[in-house]
Amino acid sequence: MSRTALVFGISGQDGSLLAEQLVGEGTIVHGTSRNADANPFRNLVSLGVRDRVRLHTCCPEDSCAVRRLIEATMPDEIYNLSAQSSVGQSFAQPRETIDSILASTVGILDAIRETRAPIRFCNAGSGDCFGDTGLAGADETTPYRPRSPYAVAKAAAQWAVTTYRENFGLLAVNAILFNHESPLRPDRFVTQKIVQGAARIASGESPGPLQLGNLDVCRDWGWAPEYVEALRLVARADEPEDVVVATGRPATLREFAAAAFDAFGLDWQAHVVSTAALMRPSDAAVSVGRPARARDKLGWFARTKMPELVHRLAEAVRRPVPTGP
Ligand SMILES: C[C@H]1O[C@H](OP(=O)(O)OP(=O)(O)OC[C@H]2O[C@@H](n3cnc4c(=O)[nH]c(N)nc43)[C@H](O)[C@@H]2O)[C@@H](O)[C@@H](O)C1=O
Repeated sequence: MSRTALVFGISGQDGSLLAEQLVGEGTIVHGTSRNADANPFRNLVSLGVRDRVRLHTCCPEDSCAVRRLIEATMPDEIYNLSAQSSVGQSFAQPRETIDSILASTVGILDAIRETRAPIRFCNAGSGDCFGDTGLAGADETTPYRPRSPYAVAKAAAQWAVTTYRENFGLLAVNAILFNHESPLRPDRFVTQKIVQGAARIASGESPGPLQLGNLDVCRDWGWAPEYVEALRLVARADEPEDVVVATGRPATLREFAAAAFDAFGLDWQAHVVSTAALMRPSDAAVSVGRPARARDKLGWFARTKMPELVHRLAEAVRRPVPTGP
């Protein structure tokens, strides 16, 4: 019999890539959005799976509505990719960010608890919960030290998942995802802002310069389709436990910008300026993961690292290419 999955937040980068992979393996996919009738589901359309998933309107913080949807769809596994995902935006909307991320996660957890069904639940956590990891990196034993409203929300939501697992026996886990990129990212995230900015300057469409914030930050950037593979593995693992998903390789924003502009034949130093207006009130200097558990327990590791990641993003801007793993 086919497996059935229910994906909360199916319209974003990760939800759409996950839908593509689930459909590809023969899973029946149900997905939600807060207003499915008004949502164009552009990512699902661009991946060619819009007509192969069943879409529902559902606000995940409404656990009664979630419970009704679970009873109607009878999923084997549920993924939570809903709510606001921009750290930068969380400084402008702290309360909305904290409320929506925590309430949606708890809404789903509580609905699963009430149904008492042995449904696997994988929550998309964030490496941002660790704050500044230093170059040694963070793993599943590292304490959470959130430094943004987004990170506070993610840390709280991740603790909620752990609490429901430990106290109510739910098969609930966190995949603690570090930065993961693809052409489906909007340009409010820095990788797409840089790659698209470099392309526009190279084509003459923009005179430049490209304005960025802090160029000294160090991040652990991976290829999103591979992280979505990890979500499926984390959800289905024999032992339900939280798993850090990362490349384990730090790179500075300066290095990313240099590689991206180089991909368009440009010297980044001639086209990028750093402006205080784009710096965040607080920003982890280094955010890098230690993904040993993912490798040892799940056999997962990030195959695409810098500069291959930059190359793929630049190619996709030049001519759209499939985003598969
Ligand atoms: C793990 C975590 O990963 C992502 O969050 P993020 O790391 O904040 O991603 P970002 O691409 O917005 O920023 C990366 C870094 O780049 C710096 N930066 C400089 N100049 C600009 C700039 O102009 N724009 C932006 N957006 N960032 C800039 C910025 O200050 C930050 O240090 C999300 O997936 C999130 O959902 C998540 O969970």
